[in-house]
This record gives sequence, C-alpha cells and structure tokens, in this order.
Amino acid sequence: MASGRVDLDGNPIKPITICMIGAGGFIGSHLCEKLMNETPHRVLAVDVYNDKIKQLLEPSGSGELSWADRIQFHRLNIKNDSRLEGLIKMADLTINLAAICTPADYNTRPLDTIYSNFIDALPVVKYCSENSKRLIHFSTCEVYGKTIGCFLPKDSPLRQDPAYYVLKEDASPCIFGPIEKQRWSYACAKQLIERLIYAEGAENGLEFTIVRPFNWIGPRMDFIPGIDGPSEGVPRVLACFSNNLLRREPLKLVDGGQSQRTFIYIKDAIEAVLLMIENPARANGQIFNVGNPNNEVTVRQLAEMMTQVYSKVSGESSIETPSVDVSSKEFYGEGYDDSDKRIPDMTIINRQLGWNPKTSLWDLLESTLTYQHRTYAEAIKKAISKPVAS
Ligand SMILES: NC(=O)c1ccc[n+]([C@@H]2O[C@H](COP(=O)([O-])OP(=O)(O)OC[C@H]3O[C@@H](n4cnc5c(N)ncnc54)[C@H](O)[C@@H]3O)[C@@H](O)[C@H]2O)c1
Ligand SMILES: O=c1ccn([C@@H]2O[C@H](COP(=O)(O)OP(=O)(O)O[C@H]3OC[C@@H](O)[C@H](O)[C@H]3O)[C@@H](O)[C@H]2O)c(=O)[nH]1
Repeated sequence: MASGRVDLDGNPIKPITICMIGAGGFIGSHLCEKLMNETPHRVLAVDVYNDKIKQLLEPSGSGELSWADRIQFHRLNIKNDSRLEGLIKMADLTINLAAICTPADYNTRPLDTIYSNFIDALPVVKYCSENSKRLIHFSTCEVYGKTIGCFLPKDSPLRQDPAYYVLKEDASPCIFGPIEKQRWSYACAKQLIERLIYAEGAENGLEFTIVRPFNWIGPRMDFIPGIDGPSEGVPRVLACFSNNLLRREPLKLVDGGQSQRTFIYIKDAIEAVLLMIENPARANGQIFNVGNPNNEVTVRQLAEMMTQVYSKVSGESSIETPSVDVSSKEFYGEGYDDSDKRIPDMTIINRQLGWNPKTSLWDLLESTLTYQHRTYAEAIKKAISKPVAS
C-alpha cells in the first residue's frame, strides 16, 4: 500500500499508527482527511466531538487508499479518561491538538484556558515520554506575544527593521502583558508546556516536535453562531466575519482593526504537518513556525478583502456600512490585549523540511468563503426568517 512513497531522504515510508488527540477540530479534521486520502497511515482519532470528521467515519469506497479500517474514533475527554494511556501505547506517534484556543475564552475563562492548554496536556507528554513514543505537540504563534518593535516610539525607523518584528523560533523573546491582562493566560500556558516538552527531550530523551501555527484558516474553522454553535459564542476572526457577511451585518473591527496578522491556507499548512509526520529524523527536537509571511494584512484590510470576496462568490452587493469600530472591552470584556504583528521566520522549516506556503490570501479567502456560502447561506436565511417568539 505504501508502494512508491518515500521520505525527503529517499527512504521508503512505512505505514504507522497515529493517536490524534483533538482530531475532531478544525486542524484535526483536515489532517485526518489528508492522512486518509493520501497515505496508508492509521489514525486513532480522539475527541469529544466528531461532527467535522463524520464523512471519514462512514464506510469508504474501495481502492488502494480506502480508509475503511484505518480510522477509528474514540469519544473521550482527556481530562479524565484512563483509556488515554492505552491509546498512546498502541500508536507509534501521538499528535496533540486538544485545546481551548479561541481568544474570547482567554480573558473570560482563564482557568479553563490554563487547565486545557497546560494541565490537560501533561499526561499526554508523560505517557509519551514513559513509553518512548514520539510526540507532535501543537503550540501557537501567540507564545511570541508582542513584537519588540511595538515598544519603540511610533515614528522610530527601527520599526521597519525586520530584526524588530520577525518572529524566530530560536531567537525571539516571548513578550506578554501583565497578569491582569488575562488574554495572555493561553500564551503563557502554551509556553510552559513547550518548555516542559523541551525539558523531557533534554533530560529523558523524548522525541518531540513543536508546531507554532500562525493563523491557519479555511473551511470548517470554528462555528457560525446560532447555526452550528451557540448564538452568543465568539469564534475566531474568520468565522466572526463570515457570520457578519452571511447575515448582512457590519463586520466589527476591534480597537480599529489595526493589529496585523499573516494568514495561511489550512491545506498549505497541513502539507507541512505531513512532512513532519513522515520525516522524523528531520523533525524531532525542532520547534517549527508554520505560517505564510507573504499574506500579511491588518484586520481592517482583512475585513475589506473578505467583503469584496464574499460579494464575488455570493453574487450579493455589499451593505452600505460594511464595518464598524468596537472597543475590545465591549467585544471581549475586561482583560483583553492583543498581539500587534505576526511575521513568521521560515528559515528552520525551510532548512529541515524544504516546505513553503503557496496560496495567496485572496485565493484562500475565495475558496473558504465559497465553502461558507454554500454551507451556511440557506440555514442563515431560514434562521433570520423565523418569527421571534413573543
Ligand atoms: N487554527 C489556528 O490557526 C491555530 C493557531 C495557533 C495554535 N493552534 C493550536 O492548534 C490546535 C488545534 O487548533 P484548532 O484550530 O483545530 O482548534 P479546534 O478548537 O477546532 O480543535 C481542538 C479540538 O480539541 C478538542 N478538545 C479540546 N479539549 C479536549 C479534551 N479535554 N478532550 C478531548 N478533546 C478535546 C475539541 O473538541 C476540538 O475538536 C490547538 O492546540 C490550538 O491551540 C491553532
Ligand atoms: O469580529 C472580530 C473578531 C476578531 N477581531 C480581531 O481579529 C484579530 C484576530 O483574531 P482571532 O480571533 O482570529 O485570534 P488571534 O489571531 O488574536 O489569536 C489566534 O491566533 C493563534 C491561535 O493560537 C489561536 O487560534 C488564537 O489565539 C484580533 O486582533 C481580534 O481582535 C476583530 O477585529 N473582529
């Protein structure tokens, strides 16, 4: 079944079993799909939900890469389930994606955020280390926090110097705000679990790879409030803006939409993860930025581009006031703070895996918003036309 597939050094790739924790989420669903469609590997998919991978859990057709017996769903909460160690032992590699990772939760549910991103990840690291199993752990670009450049005077020419803003895995500091800015509870928990994994590698020989995603976006990200998630829920920006566009409401720009982000298409990013899975000798012991430095925009520019793209794919003209400003306190509540700018340095992933992102921001928004329109437009129309109960 693995015939012809070779790694970056020309060695044949042997089929392995992967314990994927958080497999039912946005990234997990795309990774499962890739592994089923293009590789012979087996997946023990662990999550509390499976809606986003349902299509893979149905019996598949025939053919060489048929996934019939290669994916198995285990509904369990890793906080309190003794089956976890057994699943890690059965696998060659564990990938941990499980986390609370929506900014609206970091300042309003800081305890859940810290428990989810640090405490709940501890047994996963421990079982991998004790059983000599390889671990790929999902961290975040938020561990860098703010750039050095943002502390310079507004008119300083050094702000234009990449040395003051490009984020490098082995050189950049992690700069968070004060404790009362609970936004940083997530970044801080992720940083500590990174340090623990690194220490397990140094002291106990754990074979690990740490992934720092820089705003991966695409179909199936988060939920549309009131349709496939809670009406009052606040997902990440792609889903917030999609929801506004679908409902023909102005997009809300937090604190003027001045923060900058680089967005990468989920399918480009998944290619990088597959290279890590299949090239352990090149990926072990590494921390990888995975992002697209060419796709930088301010949040305001993102809103403008999404408005234009959505008009194109839906055939609807945009509304008269496409966006409105809103304060972060009003939108997220007390204790919110923000990363100013996120440009990933690509030297290490390029050197180790020869990987580069491909898809432009316009193209990735076009395919993603086509999906959003096709998936949600009818449901939103129905929800809007329902008479409000008196
Ligand atoms: N999407 C991004 O751009 C991005 C950026 C930076 C970091 N990350 C990291 O990547 C990982 C995956 O992110 P995502 O975007 O797919 O998020 P997601 O919320 O879509 O997926 C996380 C999944 O983990 C599951 N999960 C959470 N706690 C669990 C528990 N206790 N037991 C079992 N399952 C549990 C959730 O049900 C969910 O399906 C996270 O660790 C996140 O911090 C993602
Ligand atoms: O409706 C909205 C939603 C969000 N925003 C802004 O858009 C920017 C991006 O917000 P997102 O919700 O996508 O989240 P962030 O980029 O801040 O953090 C994310 O990045 C790294 C991951 O670890 C997490 O998935 C998440 O923390 C922020 O500046 C936010 O304030 C708006 O202006 N309007």
